[in-house]
Amino acid sequence: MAGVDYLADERNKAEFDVDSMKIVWAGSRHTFEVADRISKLVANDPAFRKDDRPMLPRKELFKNTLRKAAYAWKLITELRLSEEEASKLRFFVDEPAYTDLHWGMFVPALKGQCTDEQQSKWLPLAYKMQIIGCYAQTELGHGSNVQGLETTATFDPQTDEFVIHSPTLTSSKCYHTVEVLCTWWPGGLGKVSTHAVVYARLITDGKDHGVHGFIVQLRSMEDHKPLPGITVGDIGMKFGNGAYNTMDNGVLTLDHVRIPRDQMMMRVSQVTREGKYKQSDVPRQLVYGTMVYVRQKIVADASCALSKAVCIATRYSAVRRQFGSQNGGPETQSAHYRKSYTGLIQVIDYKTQQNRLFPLLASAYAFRFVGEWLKWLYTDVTQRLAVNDFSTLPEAHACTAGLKSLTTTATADGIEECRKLCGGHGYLCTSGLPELFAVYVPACTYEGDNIVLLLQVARFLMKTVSQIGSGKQPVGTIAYMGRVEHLLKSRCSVQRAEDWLNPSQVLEAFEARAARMSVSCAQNLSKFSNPEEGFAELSADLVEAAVAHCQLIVVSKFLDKLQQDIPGKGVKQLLQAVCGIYYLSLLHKHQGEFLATSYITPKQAALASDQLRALYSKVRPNAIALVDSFNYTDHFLGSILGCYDGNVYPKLYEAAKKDPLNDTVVPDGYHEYLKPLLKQQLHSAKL
Ligand SMILES: CCCCC/C=C\C/C=C\C/C=C\C/C=C\C/C=C\CCCCC(=O)SCCNC(=O)CCNC(=O)[C@H](O)C(C)(C)COP(=O)(O)OP(=O)(O)OC[C@H]1O[C@@H](n2cnc3c(N)ncnc32)[C@H](O)[C@@H]1OP(=O)(O)O
Ligand SMILES: Cc1cc2nc3c(=O)[nH]c(=O)nc-3n(C[C@H](O)[C@H](O)[C@H](O)COP(=O)(O)OP(=O)(O)OC[C@H]3O[C@@H](n4cnc5c(N)ncnc54)[C@H](O)[C@@H]3O)c2cc1C
Repeated sequence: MAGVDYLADERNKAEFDVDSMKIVWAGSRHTFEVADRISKLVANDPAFRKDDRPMLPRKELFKNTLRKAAYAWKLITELRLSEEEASKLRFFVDEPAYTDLHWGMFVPALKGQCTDEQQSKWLPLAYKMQIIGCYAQTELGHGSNVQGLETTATFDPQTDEFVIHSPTLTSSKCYHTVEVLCTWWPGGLGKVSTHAVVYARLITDGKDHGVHGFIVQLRSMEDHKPLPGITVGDIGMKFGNGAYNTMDNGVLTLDHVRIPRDQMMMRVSQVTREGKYKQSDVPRQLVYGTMVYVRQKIVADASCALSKAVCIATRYSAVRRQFGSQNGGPETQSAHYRKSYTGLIQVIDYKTQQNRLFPLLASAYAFRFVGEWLKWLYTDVTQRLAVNDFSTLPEAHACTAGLKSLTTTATADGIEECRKLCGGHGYLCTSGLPELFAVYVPACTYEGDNIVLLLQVARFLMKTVSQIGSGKQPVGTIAYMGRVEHLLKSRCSVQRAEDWLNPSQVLEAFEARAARMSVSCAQNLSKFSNPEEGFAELSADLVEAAVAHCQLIVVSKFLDKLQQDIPGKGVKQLLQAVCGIYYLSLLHKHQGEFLATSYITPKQAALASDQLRALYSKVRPNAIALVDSFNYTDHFLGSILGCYDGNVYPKLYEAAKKDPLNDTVVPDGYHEYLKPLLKQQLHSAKL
């Protein structure tokens, strides 16, 4: 029946004020209002329809994305949307497009790595989208190892130009050859970008100065054809239907392409008219600054992707009933459920379902808050860099790299778990979960492979441990290393399950585990005469130490959030329970590490599990309200299983009827392939 809210009973159970929680989730009342308005604008505009995506052939899919991006830009200009509103529009349109790379990487690269003069030339063009750019760093043979890139930019003092060249090129006209060492992967490059920030080894006077960024025009502004010396195209279909195939990830070869000298991005270092290489007094690492920016954005996005999957799985788990009986009769599986419920059991009431789902719900909130904090850290480091204070750059790099790795791994795994939590129906495209997984999972690889990034964190940790006792006091997220002597000796004081609700106790447990794992790695490293050899040999342990450090950051930022004034009936109490689920489920999952480092005893680990179960019971009646607090429209969720009213089954049935295979009762191909087969069997049966 239209208009019935099948989840109304669930919503009535909520013990907190959902409207207040919506504001906590959004970050502020203002942000909530903007997001609410823009999400409705997108949801109510048929131009942004997306349910057909998994069915569309690639060319149609891509053209459709071009149409949506052009239409979005028209709205942005006609409605005079602010940057914040435009960014929300991109978010709620929910379709990867070349615009992500233009705004998310090309523009930030221009801002971070160009001189003021260069910015004043390029930024106005990019802001008006009179040029469209991408970030062309990765090559066919080199992604993680940025220092290993092989494209060259050789200065020609005769003409005051750089000659950009993809080496070991055996053919510049086709991709079939084996030894083409081209640029490979950049989004927006394949079919759209007019310009690219290309990373190449700078060569002046025969000397290699390492990797630098250059602005290269790729296509004619008249007819969009590649300029002379440039071969460019799409790299082909990627994982999943729809999903990331809306993006034109590209391949590029540059055959002695000439660009003017002032198209080297010269904030970090310069080449003079005479061909002299000069380094500014800013650190070379700023060449990597765009990656720091995007990693911070990716952390903020992780909570969105995970919360979407969790919202679908939570609503569906409340709708779906399995076992029990219509009247609570004898088929009911266990006495516990028979006592508690009449009728069929909602799968959300199974403790196993809660044990898989609620830690993901808690992670979505945890990632939201750590993402907010990381944005603050990034803003802070940017302000410092502007006045040549580079002191916090290593920490910003470690935090963005580590949290990007931690949150994207957990989110990709979490989306897949949500699919399984929805049983068979989770496997249908109309559940929204297959496409969400396919579109999200490359986040574990792009912007830095997650293991490679954790190894960067481990280097930072080992450096910090080696400096203990040198008088240099660790600060920020690594400040706990300053108390390492205490953390190595201390023992957990938990005696009752409720003691695990004490924030200072929890913080010390995560600090002690992280510190002990880092110190143990450092001790093992010191046994090697060659530190790099030791680092390679111990890299699996180092990655685990890095994860422990990153989890500590997330836990501590969630606990910090709870120290703030959080208005709204019951909101803070619920967030305390959610936070408890986050850290206790981590403690349970990694209890081997907490036990092996001897900070906790097996008895204390068991008490943590008792407390965790108690928190599941606290959160259960609030589960639907907690996911309603994300304030997602049905359009944004793109899932029949997660629809707001919970009216799942009729919608599944209607959607199945609309599948193109059901356009005819007898399928195409019957006459060619089925009828002869069936006839032949009939014939032989008669024999
Ligand atoms: C429709 C509406 C339209 C309107 C739209 C409006 C708005 C939209 C707005 C925005 C869009 C928002 C978001 C978009 C978000 C996402 C975009 C979408 C998808 C993303 C696509 C992904 C793109 C890419 O993948 S780009 C390629 C990324 N590549 C990598 O990440 C490579 C990984 N490798 C590395 O990072 C490095 O090479 C390394 C492994 C870290 C280096 O290792 P190593 O060789 O050991 O180190 P090196 O010698 O190079 O350096 C040593 C030294 O430097 C320090 N270091 C390293 N990296 C950094 C860094 N990034 N920052 C600071 N310091 C760094 C390192 O620690 C060492 O320091 P020390 O010597 O030890 O002190
Ligand atoms: C969807 C998508 C979009 C992308 N968009 C862009 C873009 O816009 N611009 C751009 O320039 N690039 C882009 N990329 C490329 C991306 O940044 C790289 O793929 C990424 O940095 C990983 O590098 P790689 O492919 O070389 O992986 P590899 O480094 O080859 O990784 C292969 C395996 O080796 C392991 N490994 C590698 N090095 C080490 C090490 N030192 N120690 C231990 N293990 C190691 C990794 O963990 C991984 O398991 C994109 C990639 C994807 C998938």
